[in-house]
Amino acid sequence: MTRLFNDPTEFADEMIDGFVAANSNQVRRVAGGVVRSTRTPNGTVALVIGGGSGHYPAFGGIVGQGLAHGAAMGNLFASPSAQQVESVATAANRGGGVLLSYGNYAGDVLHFTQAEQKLNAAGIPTRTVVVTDDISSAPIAEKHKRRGIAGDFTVFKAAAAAAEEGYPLDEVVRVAELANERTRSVGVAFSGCTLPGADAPLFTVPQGRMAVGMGIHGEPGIDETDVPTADELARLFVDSLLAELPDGILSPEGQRVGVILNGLGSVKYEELFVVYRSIAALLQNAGLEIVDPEVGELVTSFDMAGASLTLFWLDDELERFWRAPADTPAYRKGSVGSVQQLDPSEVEAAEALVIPEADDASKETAAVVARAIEAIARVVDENVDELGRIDAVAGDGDHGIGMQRGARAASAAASEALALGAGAHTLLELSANAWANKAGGTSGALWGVALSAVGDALGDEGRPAAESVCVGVTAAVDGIMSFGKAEVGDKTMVDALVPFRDTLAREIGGGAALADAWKSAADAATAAAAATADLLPRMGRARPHAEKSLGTVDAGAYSFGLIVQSIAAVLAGTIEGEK
Ligand SMILES: Nc1ncnc2c1ncn2[C@@H]1O[C@H](COP(=O)(O)OP(=O)(O)O)[C@@H](O)[C@H]1O
Ligand SMILES: O=C(COP(=O)(O)O)[C@@H](O)CO
Repeated sequence: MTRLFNDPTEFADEMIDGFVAANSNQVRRVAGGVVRSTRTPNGTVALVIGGGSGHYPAFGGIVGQGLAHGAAMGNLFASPSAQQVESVATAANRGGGVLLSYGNYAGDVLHFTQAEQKLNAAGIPTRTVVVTDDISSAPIAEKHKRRGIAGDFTVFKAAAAAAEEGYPLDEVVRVAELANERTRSVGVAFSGCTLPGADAPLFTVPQGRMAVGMGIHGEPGIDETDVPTADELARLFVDSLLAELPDGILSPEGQRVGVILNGLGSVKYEELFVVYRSIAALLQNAGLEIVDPEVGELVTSFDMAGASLTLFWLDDELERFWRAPADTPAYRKGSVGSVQQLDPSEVEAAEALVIPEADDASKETAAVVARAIEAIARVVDENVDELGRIDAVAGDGDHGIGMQRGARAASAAASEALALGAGAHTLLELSANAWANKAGGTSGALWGVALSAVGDALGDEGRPAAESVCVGVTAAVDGIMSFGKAEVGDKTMVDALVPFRDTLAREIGGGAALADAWKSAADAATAAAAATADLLPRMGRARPHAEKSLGTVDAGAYSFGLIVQSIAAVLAGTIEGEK
């Protein structure tokens, strides 16, 4: 239960403000997250990490000398946006290129990948290593599908120490990939967590039971047992991890391992030490030599009760990096030597908003678009709880709040752009950025792509014909499908998007007026969204919960249906005051 908060929607931002105020000798705030406030030699590779908030000290808490150069910090349990990642990476860059590293979650992958492309296009060489250490989340043959949990820390630590030693980008990437190959974690949970302002936990574990393999956002585990003794839990952890040795290691005998016993939020340090007592003995009995173990909280899940064990199988080089010093708000080790603070005058100023020229016809179109986006924000507000409920059946329950953050931000950006005289293209582009930026998550990235594609088709000059709207919608669907890689039938928003696009194109091709064509297309989307109840998910967070989701519609398809219906009402002029 989170007790102390103001406006729940401001929680993540206010948390970052306080975190920076408390640690200004190590970090400073930039748009999208934090970077070091201490000097890093020019030419050093910058390690930029990130993810949703709610996992402290991941991710901002481990920015500082010897660890990350910057962290993109998203909303609670939602990935940061591509814009946030790009902004943090640009601020962190010291001319040696950037390594982006984060846990393997769909929203993070979409946003960080988009940021990587933009950074490379802007002349900042950027590479990515995604952490996949959770052995319960997929079989070893599909290691690339595994989630990242406390093993984030070993990969970040190794990559950062390599960068600190002056390794070039390719070599830092090699070290991070090797560290990921040699990191394995297993976790358990005893209870769920409750986000600020929520009146019920995001997920639960039955009283007296333990979910084995449950993820850090409540992703389902592989087994459920009675809560064991501390020694029994230690045995389960060690047996699970020793059953899967990394490639090239034939037996634990004589191997050296870094060890993390990680608390997930509300398990006490004292309990962890009792468990660690047995873990240490079991690992030593198996012939392993433990190097610099960590017992404490490195990747948490708000107030979730649970723990995980991570083994980091060392070679000489990885051991050097694992042992290297670090000085960050949440993690200190050894001595990093003398550190110089950055002069505040070196901190770059934010860029002012520049609105390109637009003609009157496009400004009038922009006004209609702004009304449509306002209607989107309204319909999402009205359905926020229902969207969360649907998403919680098989996803992580945050679709309502994510869509609300995105749609509200897009609507505010649209009003501001309109007041500054923006045309339709510029207004949609600014709204798209605001949506993706504030919402984070998978759907935030996809809605950002969609609005931006429609904006490109409308332009900043002239009144667009119905055909241009159709071109924009087609580009939006293509953009979402090529970005998210989902096909019809995967049980995602694509199942509603495709019939929407096809109906719109058919009706407009047949000479229908835009408002009528849009309404027919919206009806097709609503029907298709309802039909997703019969499908099994093959993408996103819902994939591992496939069978649970039968009988429930896909959250993203359902919200798409609501949204296009609300726009149909605007186009038909049926919204109050528009007749
Ligand atoms: N690869 C994808 N392509 C298209 N839509 C997707 C994809 N993955 C997930 N979605 C959509 O996103 C919705 C979930 O959005 P949201 O809850 O905001 O994101 P997250 O799962 O990252 O928290 C799903 O219901 C689905 O419609
Ligand atoms: O939940 C997180 C990101 O995943 P989404 O796919 O955006 O929901 C985050 O907490 C981990 O970075």
